[in-house]
Amino acid sequence: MTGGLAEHVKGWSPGPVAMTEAMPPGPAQALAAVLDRPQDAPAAGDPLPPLWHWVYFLEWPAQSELGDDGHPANGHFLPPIPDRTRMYAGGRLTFHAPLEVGTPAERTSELAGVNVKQGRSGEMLFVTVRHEIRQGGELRIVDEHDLVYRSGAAPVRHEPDTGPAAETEGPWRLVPAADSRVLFRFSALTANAHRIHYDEPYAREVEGYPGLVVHGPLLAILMAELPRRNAPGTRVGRLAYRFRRPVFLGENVVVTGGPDGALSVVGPSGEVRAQAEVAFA
Ligand SMILES: CC(C)(COP(=O)(O)OP(=O)(O)OC[C@H]1O[C@@H](n2cnc3c(N)ncnc32)[C@H](O)[C@@H]1OP(=O)(O)O)[C@@H](O)C(=O)NCCC(=O)NCCSC(=O)C[C@](C)(O)C(=O)O
Repeated sequence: MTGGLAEHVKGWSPGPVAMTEAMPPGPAQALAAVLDRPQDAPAAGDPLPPLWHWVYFLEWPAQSELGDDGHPANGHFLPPIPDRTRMYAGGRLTFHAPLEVGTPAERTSELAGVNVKQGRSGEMLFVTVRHEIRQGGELRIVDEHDLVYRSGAAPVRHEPDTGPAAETEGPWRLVPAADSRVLFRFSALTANAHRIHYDEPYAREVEGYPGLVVHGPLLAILMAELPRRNAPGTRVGRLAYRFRRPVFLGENVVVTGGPDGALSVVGPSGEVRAQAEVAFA
């Protein structure tokens, strides 16, 4: 590692942590409602759709533990860098078998990588956290998250694209309604107090965005909705995703893809904002 950020994380090596979760149907049913598919809500005993475990294993730190951005000031896997701002960059999952709703699960989490890189907006710190989720002692999901952190630096100035939703060629197409009500309900459902998703003056004035930012996990879940809705009977074995440019509230994005497993979120001008590769089991 090189540069200033490397100095701040020298010797930073948080140990693994474990968490248990009862996996009640409620959070999955609430996510089905937020996706406007209440008819898809799984019941106890049903398999949980890919990525829906992101509404489980939630942490609710005391209010006094939150930093200015809404994340815990000293969270276990949050790097100790000054004026920390965070974006979700991407991740990879292997689904050995679906989780079952209503059966207790255990998650172990560990730091899997810390790398300083140079991006268009200057120095960035990539932190990868690896989660393994088990039910009945059996490994079901390996889930790696890449988070990117900056220190104080203003991000690239993004301009929202206010055009209509793009035409797309892929056979699968979903035009999500990512309005402020969806952002609010998704933040609540994932216990995510990150202010870029609901506090517009903060998003503009402190983090330099032109508006509220759509959650990365929501974009990934929407991409995973395409095979779930259009290819019933298939099972996702692996899924890798990257968030390339933020999606801002009010932008008309389209989620598109096809049976080859190439999925994306495209903006009004057709540029890729997020993409995913799915391999079916
Ligand atoms: C990620 C950003 C900052 C990179 O920034 P950039 O565009 O300046 O980077 P770049 O110039 O494209 O690439 C620089 C280096 O970074 C690497 N790189 C670049 N991207 C990735 C990636 N995804 N995963 C791994 N590596 C990546 C890339 O390969 C390259 O490495 P190299 O020098 O070794 O070749 C930029 O692409 C961006 O802003 N993307 C959109 C992020 C976004 O909108 N995320 C969702 C909203 S944030 C959120 O939901 C948060 C939440 C839920 O509240 C929460 O706190 O957990």
